[in-house]
Amino acid sequence: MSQNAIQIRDLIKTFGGGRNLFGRQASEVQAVRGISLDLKRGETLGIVGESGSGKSTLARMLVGLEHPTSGTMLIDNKPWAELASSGSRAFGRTIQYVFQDPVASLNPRKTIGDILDVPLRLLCTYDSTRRAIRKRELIDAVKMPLDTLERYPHEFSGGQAQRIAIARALAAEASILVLDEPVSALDVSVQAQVLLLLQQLRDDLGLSYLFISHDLAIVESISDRVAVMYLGEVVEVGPAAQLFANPQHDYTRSLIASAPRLSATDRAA
Ligand SMILES: Nc1ncnc2c1ncn2[C@@H]1O[C@H](COP(=O)(O)OP(=O)(O)OP(=O)(O)O)[C@@H](O)[C@H]1O
Repeated sequence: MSQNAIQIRDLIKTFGGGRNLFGRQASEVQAVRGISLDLKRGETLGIVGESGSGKSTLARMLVGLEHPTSGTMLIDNKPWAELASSGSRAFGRTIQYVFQDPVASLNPRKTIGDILDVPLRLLCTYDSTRRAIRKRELIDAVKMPLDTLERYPHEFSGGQAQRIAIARALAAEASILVLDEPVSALDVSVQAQVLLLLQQLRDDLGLSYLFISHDLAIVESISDRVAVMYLGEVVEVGPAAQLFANPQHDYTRSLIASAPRLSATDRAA
């Protein structure tokens, strides 16, 4: 079995290029331009890069929400095309996506118990007794009280809602999580608690994370390795501490220079 949770080779995604309503050729956007990247088992790989560099397009392809134009992906040793042809259940049991805005990602009209019930029913096809046990385990794993299951999303703070969204992502026992700006919408004081929870879950459950963020300080603190994306390409990848201390690519240098908390003067302080 490969040591890689994800293996990406020569991945390209082009949007547009077809004919528009008036028969004119629409312009093409190459959102991802030939990426090759590995996420090792048990690793957190940070993905940084400015808005529009292709981070979310990459993430959406990995979880099956977008089709690649060309290239190959192995997710938990399974070819992407095989997962895609088996439908969303195959993706959902292998890789899960955690979104930036936790409250918006939870259905406001359902209790947390009902929200957690969905993946357990549809992805795992567990009976009701097993679902009830699993829901309690999940709520406990994200360190929320058991009565959470009877309550509604609006009753929770952003940090609590993100814990619930993480519990939902873990429901079907996928071992790979794509975390797309998972703490960006949270207060700074809450961010650290959620990051600590993510690290504990990763170590306890042997998860692998692809962690997308604009915040270089957060990425440096949580990642084993970091990949820097620029205009749809990975321009630099390396161990987090090394990459931030000794960036090789001009774009990485300018990204670090524009992030006040990571500038050289702060590091020296
Ligand atoms: N569905 C789409 N149709 C057309 N173009 C798209 C689509 N999705 C993304 N793009 C374009 O692809 C490029 C990469 O976008 P993407 O959202 O992946 O970047 P990003 O790095 O995630 O940015 P952000 O940090 O703002 O989310 C951008 O130029 C964007 O406009």
